[in-house]
Amino acid sequence: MAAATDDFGRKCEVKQNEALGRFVVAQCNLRAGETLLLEQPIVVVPHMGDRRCSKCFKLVQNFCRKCRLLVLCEDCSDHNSHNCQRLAEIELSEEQVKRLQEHPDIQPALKCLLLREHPETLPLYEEMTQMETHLATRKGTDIWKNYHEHAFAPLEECGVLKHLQREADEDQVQGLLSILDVNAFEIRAPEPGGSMRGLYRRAGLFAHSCMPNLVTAIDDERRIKVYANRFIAAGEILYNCYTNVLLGTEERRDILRVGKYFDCTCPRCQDPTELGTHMSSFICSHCSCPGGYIIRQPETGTWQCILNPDHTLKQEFVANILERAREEIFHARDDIYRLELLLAKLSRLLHRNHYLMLDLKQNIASILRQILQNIAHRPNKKVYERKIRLCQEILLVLKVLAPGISRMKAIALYELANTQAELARKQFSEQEQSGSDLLATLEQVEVMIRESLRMLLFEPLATPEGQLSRSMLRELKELQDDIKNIQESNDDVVDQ
Ligand SMILES: C[S@@+](CC[C@H](N)C(=O)[O-])C[C@H]1O[C@@H](n2cnc3c(N)ncnc32)[C@H](O)[C@@H]1O
Repeated sequence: MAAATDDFGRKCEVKQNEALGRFVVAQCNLRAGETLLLEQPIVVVPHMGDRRCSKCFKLVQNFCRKCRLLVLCEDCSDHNSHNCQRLAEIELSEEQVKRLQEHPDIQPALKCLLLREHPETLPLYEEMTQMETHLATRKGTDIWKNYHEHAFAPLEECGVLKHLQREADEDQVQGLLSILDVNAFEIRAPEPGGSMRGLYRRAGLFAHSCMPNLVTAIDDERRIKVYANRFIAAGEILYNCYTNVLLGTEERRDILRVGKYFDCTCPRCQDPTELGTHMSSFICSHCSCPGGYIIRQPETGTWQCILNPDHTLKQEFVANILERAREEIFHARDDIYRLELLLAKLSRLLHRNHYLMLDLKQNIASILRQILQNIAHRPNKKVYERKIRLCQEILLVLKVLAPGISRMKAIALYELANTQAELARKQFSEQEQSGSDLLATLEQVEVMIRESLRMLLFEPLATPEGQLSRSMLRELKELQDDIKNIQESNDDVVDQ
């Protein structure tokens, strides 16, 4: 059952209009970091194609001994509370059971159908007002055909739908799956790298903006926390971001159009320079002066140079370059030399902040982190300096795109601070830096770590970021002790 704090009731008001459907506004002024909602999901489902235990969500192959249709691991098999009673009552032949078991894609549909059986659970259909519009948009698309083949058809052919308490036709099964696609949040799975999806009754009401004023975080118990990322005045609309802020406008808008069925009109999407970051801009090969960037005009869709509108690029050329670049990035992953070469090559075509350049920079920075963590590599000064520069470049963009509290920004800042501290210590121990230089750097690092912690401390404790913030608190204490010791020894040198 959905359980939520009543912060939501006191601080938020649900409204409705033509453009957004239902959306949420602030009922009172909200402080940066203020919690608006803590909520458990009403349903958690695996991604299509995954088989996850219905109770503990580990990836497994076993089925419940009772209903034989829901996936259930050995450890959870003694529990009897996973809503399978209805399914167990349906008489199915061995062949039908086998056929259904071969279709891992039916798991999300089954879990949603079972949820509808419970009178005390909110009726999903009535809650999700926009389902009809989304269904009409989906009919006949590849998503519809795919769900028909892999979810609806097997359930229908084996007679499961007819035997449910509330019989379901194709529109209803497709409707439930569309509710999941449009409203669900990605949840980290128990094993590293995996994910599943969860539906939250209230958290799903927030509208989207590519410049959100909210942060959402889901902890190990799958509870969502929603908090303000900046001061929000009473009456402002509350926005979550449904996509990755580090994507270009076309890519974000495509994801929203295809997956969420709307055209985003937020200030960032309206601005072809993406708030001056140029995350989608090309370099104009005709203009020799700095600032000759080719941007996409939102009204016409044409690619024109800012300095000289006669300098243009064809949409086809742009699409080709980007597709080739994406492929090359994919093939170069994990190979730092290839990634650096690619970055140099693309820097002749794309703005340094282009989202693909940022993707490359993030990839390189993460390989450099592994190199620096391994003492056996004995990295030289240049490795530290490269990582510092990359972190600074990524941070510059994040400061514009995510001006308030941001997990991504906090982590980038921490990475930068850590690398600067390590480099300064190394240079000091190799006598390339004086004690006062080391002190000055560590004092700057302390400011950065405090700033990073200021953002990360709002994360729930039972998340990797929450844990990181706790270990950062310890590191900060050690850093402060270090600074004190160096100050004292510097004072001793001055006294002598
Ligand atoms: C997670 S739901 C939000 C709740 C939804 N408005 C409702 O009434 O149930 C996402 C849907 O809300 C609408 N929506 C959210 N943000 C929007 C935006 N910025 N512009 C237009 N529609 C938006 C779209 O229909 C989208 O598919």
